[in-house]
Amino acid sequence: MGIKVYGSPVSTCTARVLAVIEELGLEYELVPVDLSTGEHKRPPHIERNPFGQIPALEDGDLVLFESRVITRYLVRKYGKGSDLLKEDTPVEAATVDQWIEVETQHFNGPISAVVFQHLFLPLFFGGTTDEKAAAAEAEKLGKVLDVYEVKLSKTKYLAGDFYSLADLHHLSYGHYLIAATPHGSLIHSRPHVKAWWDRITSRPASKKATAGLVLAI
Ligand SMILES: N[C@@H](CCC(=O)N[C@@H](CSO)C(=O)NCC(=O)O)C(=O)O
Repeated sequence: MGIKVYGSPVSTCTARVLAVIEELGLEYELVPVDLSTGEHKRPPHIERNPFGQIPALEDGDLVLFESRVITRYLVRKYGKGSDLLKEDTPVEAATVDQWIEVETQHFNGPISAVVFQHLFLPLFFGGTTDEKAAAAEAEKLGKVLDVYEVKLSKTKYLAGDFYSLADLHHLSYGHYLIAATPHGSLIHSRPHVKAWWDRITSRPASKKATAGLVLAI
């Protein structure tokens, strides 16, 4: 029994896992979980992820949730020695960990709030975008990307001159920021961030993994 990903191709956190699967060229089955019916909040899915969210991964007897944990597991299990985590060299591994943490702690909050306001709120909750709230989050995201701009003026990727999970974790929300909100200029207006963004999104695995991110209002 091979790898199963429980989620949805339109979901950012599912696409984050699919990007690693595509980078590693793994066989997998995407098992749809229908958020619109609340399937993710009921058994059997709630047993896979007690927080009632997608994605979850099944690999043999292992069941995992949290997309950024799943990505690291897949690299450790199927991508030994790959640059995606650089775990053979503690210093480079620490730099990858540092920028993975930056994405989780500094980037994910504001960008997910902007995407929520402009895409998920109107699309799934019938709400109206609070432009002021979205602009405030966009400003926060801009300050984070100012830090990225300096870093990416020194190295081609966030952890160094190699593509790693630290870069890959940004793909799905960055895609919706550009495709589904008026704030894509946060990425495109910063030259080194834009060059980095073009580099990481031009990878075949990135294209395959984000192809399903088709939500729009
Ligand atoms: N930290 C977790 C977040 C999962 C998540 O928010 N999943 C969303 C879909 S992804 O946009 C989800 O399941 N939303 C429905 C809900 O929260 O009820 C991870 O990285 O896996």
